[in-house]
Parts: sequence; C-alpha cells; structure tokens
Amino acid sequence: MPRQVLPGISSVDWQPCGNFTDIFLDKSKNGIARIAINRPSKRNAFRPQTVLELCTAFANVRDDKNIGVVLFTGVGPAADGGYAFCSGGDQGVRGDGGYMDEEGVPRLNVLDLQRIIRSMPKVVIALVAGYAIGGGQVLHLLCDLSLASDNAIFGQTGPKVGSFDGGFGAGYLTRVVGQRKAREIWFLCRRYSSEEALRMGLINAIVPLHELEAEGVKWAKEILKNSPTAIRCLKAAFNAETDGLAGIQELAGHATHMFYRTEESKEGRNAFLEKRSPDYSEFDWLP
Ligand SMILES: CC(C)(COP(=O)(O)OP(=O)(O)OC[C@H]1O[C@@H](n2cnc3c(N)ncnc32)[C@H](O)[C@@H]1OP(=O)(O)O)[C@@H](O)C(=O)NCCC(=O)NCCSC(=O)c1cc(O)c2ccccc2c1O
Repeated sequence: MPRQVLPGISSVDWQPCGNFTDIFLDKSKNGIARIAINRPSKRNAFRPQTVLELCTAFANVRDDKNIGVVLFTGVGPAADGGYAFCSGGDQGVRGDGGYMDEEGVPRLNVLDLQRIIRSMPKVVIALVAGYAIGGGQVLHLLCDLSLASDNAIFGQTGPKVGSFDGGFGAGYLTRVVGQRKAREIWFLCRRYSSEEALRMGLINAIVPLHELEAEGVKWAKEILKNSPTAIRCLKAAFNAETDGLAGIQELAGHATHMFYRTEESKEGRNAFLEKRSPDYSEFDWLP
C-alpha cells in the first residue's frame, strides 16, 4: 500500500525513496514524483532540517531523468483535523539570526530551496490543502503551477511575526498579483480563500480536497505527453522574464546543452582533441 499523504484514492503506485525525518519523497514509474512536508502537528512549518531534506529531495528529482513532474504538498490531516501545505518557518526554533539547526547555527536555507524549485528544468505543481502561510505561501508561489483544495487558505504573516521576504516573496508576488494586491497581502496580513486566490491569479484551479492529488496526477500526465526540451526551455524563458541575468543564464544553459548534441559543436571538441583546426565549412549560416 503506498503511504497516504492527502485524503482520497491515489491512482499512482508510489515507491518511497530516501531516508528522511521531516518529509516524504515518493516516485512513480510513469515520470511523476511526490514531495510532501511531513510535520502536520506543526501545520507543516519548516525547520532547517526540513529545508535541508527538501533541497536533497528536489535535487534528487532534478537529477532523475525518468522524472518530469513533481507534486509538492504537505501531509494532512493533523491529529486535530487541520490541514496545511506549509505554515512557513518554525517559530519555535527561530533564533536571533534565523532558524536554528541541531548544531545551533541560525539559517535561512529556505532561500536555497526557493532557487532549486524555480530553476529545476522540470514542472513543479503545488497541491495546497489547508494553510499556505508565510514562507509556505512563498514556496507555493514559486511552484510552476498551483492547485488548491476548497479548504485552502493563503496569506502572509511576516509583519505580524517580525519577518519579511523581500526577494521572490515580494517581487515575484507582485508580478503575479500586481502592485496593489501584493501590498495589501503584505501590509494587512489578511487570509484569503481559494476562490480569492483564484481570482487574483495565485492558483490555477480549485479542486475538492479528496480529489486534489488525483487532479495533480492528471495535470502531470498531460504535461508528460509533451516535449521535455520545449518545457525546460519554456520554464527558463518564463524565469528569464523576471530573474535578470540569473534567468538568462538558465535559458542560455539549455541552449548550450542542446548545442553540445549537434555535429557542429562536436566538430569543435573533436578538432581540439585531434590537435587540428576545426572545419565548420559544412555548417550553414542560416537566416
Ligand atoms: C498556520 C495557522 C494559521 C494555523 O492555525 P490553526 O488555528 O489551524 O492551528 P494552530 O495555530 O493551533 O497551530 C497548530 C499547531 O501548529 C503550530 N504551528 C503552526 N504554525 C507554526 C509555525 N510557523 N511555527 C511553529 N509552530 C507552528 C502551532 O503552534 C500549534 O502547535 P501547538 O503545539 O500549540 O498545538 C497558524 O498556526 C499560524 O498563523 N501559524 C504561524 C504562521 C507564521 O507566522 N509563519 C511564519 C512566517 S515568517 C516565515 O515563514 C519566513 C520564513 C523564512 O525562512 C524566511 C526567509 C527569508 C525571509 C523571510 C522568511 C519568512 O518570512
């Protein structure tokens, strides 16, 4: 029996991977991975260990050529019946300079995680059941697509709890919902229903809670029918629009990756290794 992450029947034969304490990583044979924060009693708040494990799991999936789509979610319900995608940084381990790890080192390593999700050349779909609050709301925002259950609640608490995310959390949010709404979200720290989130473009669709994972799998299967190279270049192109040189670096990296596979590029490498001048005469200067 595959382990249960969200309520509802899963059509996927998930295989557990890795040895984690704070998260689950499961993979299917048909190109889909599932990564879930497993701290439901804390509304899936992340501590440094959680983020370290999430970075490891996302890097594992990024490097697995059989996986094209990742479903990112939070285990629920908790013992008290509550649901959360993620409630942000664990305030219980927040020290003076960040969130304290087991060695007492203060960290904000969720910023590393944000960049991995954003730059990995695979599609990441957030499945939001319950709260996506604070740093959890930012994580859902950075996923390529977001599906929310009808009980989902979104919001920021930073200015209430003495924090703020002035990187993607403010800048990219503004690109998605616009200046007025982004300022409202951060300045007032209100909570928003899934209907409101859909209206402001924060999510792609609302799904009944018990169908959330199945809908995520359906979207993943549709994506997996399409060209992996086209999708990786499109993701980098969408990022390049907002991420400046770092975004262009991603897109250019994919171009170089594709160029390496051509005879033209191989001629340059071979000529060097054979200690001769390269002969590019058979390659056209196309318009
Ligand atoms: C998420 C809630 C709205 C849920 O409310 P609800 O009433 O359903 O549940 P409880 O409040 O009773 O919570 C149940 C249980 O979980 C514990 N808990 C919930 N959230 C957290 C949390 N974030 N940290 C630690 N513990 C949490 C809660 O204490 C209860 O435990 P008991 O033992 O008492 O039963 C509501 O819980 C809520 O508002 N939570 C806090 C949300 C929050 O403020 N998050 C932090 C925002 S700041 C942040 O996330 C952040 C992180 C970063 O790493 C950054 C990095 C760089 C820049 C900025 C960053 C940043 O802003």
